[in-house]
Amino acid sequence: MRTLLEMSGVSVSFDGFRAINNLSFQIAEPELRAIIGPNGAGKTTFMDIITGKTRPDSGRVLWGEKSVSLLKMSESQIARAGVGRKFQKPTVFEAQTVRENLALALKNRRGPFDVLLYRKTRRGAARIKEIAEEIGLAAELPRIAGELSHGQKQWLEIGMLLAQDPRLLLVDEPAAGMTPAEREHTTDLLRRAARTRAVVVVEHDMEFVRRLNCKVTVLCEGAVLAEGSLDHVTSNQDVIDVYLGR
Ligand SMILES: Nc1ncnc2c1ncn2[C@@H]1O[C@H](COP(=O)(O)OP(=O)(O)OP(=O)(O)O)[C@@H](O)[C@H]1O
Repeated sequence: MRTLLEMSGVSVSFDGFRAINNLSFQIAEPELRAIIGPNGAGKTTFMDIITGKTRPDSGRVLWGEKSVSLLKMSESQIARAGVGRKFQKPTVFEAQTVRENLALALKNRRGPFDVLLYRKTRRGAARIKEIAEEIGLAAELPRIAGELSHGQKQWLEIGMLLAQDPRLLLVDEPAAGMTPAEREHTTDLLRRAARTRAVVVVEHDMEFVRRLNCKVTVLCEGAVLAEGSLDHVTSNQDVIDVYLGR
């Protein structure tokens, strides 16, 4: 495992309020990491910094084996370098079928690519089937995406991101609004996806985080409060105090 992303000494203020405070963070490739923390801890801002949406006031964000600075890159350059982001609300093309959604995602794949190659060749069809199997939607390929359940739409969107072959996948609260069975499927899916890439999951649901069975980073007031296994961080007195609001 080698480091894929390294953030050090990153700070950002909004109108004088320090949302991220001298934050340092590293993730390897492959790795699955959960990020937890109370409301306003800076989780969204942390992801915004990685994707280039928010520019920090100070600090470094280095990427890949050549340690290039993400801070010098635009949002689209960062996406092309291999950072994919799944927002909370699914944004699939509702009027298109599951297959068409995945084909569109392959079409927008990062890197030099012939669109028609993927749509029309056996290789393209095989890749769509492979992703559909990975996300558990192989039987739903001909269905209109708008008819899928909330959980299935979330998986489809994850599949669309996987089609773009990200090296780092950022996932924001995937368990929200899901049934227990859907949550279980989602943990399996994320764990599988993290076998070959870095996956960061921001999640409030502790049972979900427990099932991810990975290293956990606790953010609080824009900095890392604790890091380690879920049992390790939840037995940390500072973490207990923060969660109980003391
Ligand atoms: N664009 C902005 N302008 C002003 N303040 C902001 C902005 N973005 C975030 N903040 C503030 O920075 C702090 C961190 O916000 P952030 O959304 O990153 O936290 P979070 O951990 O994602 O919270 P939640 O769990 O509630 O989503 C909050 O106090 C928030 O109000």
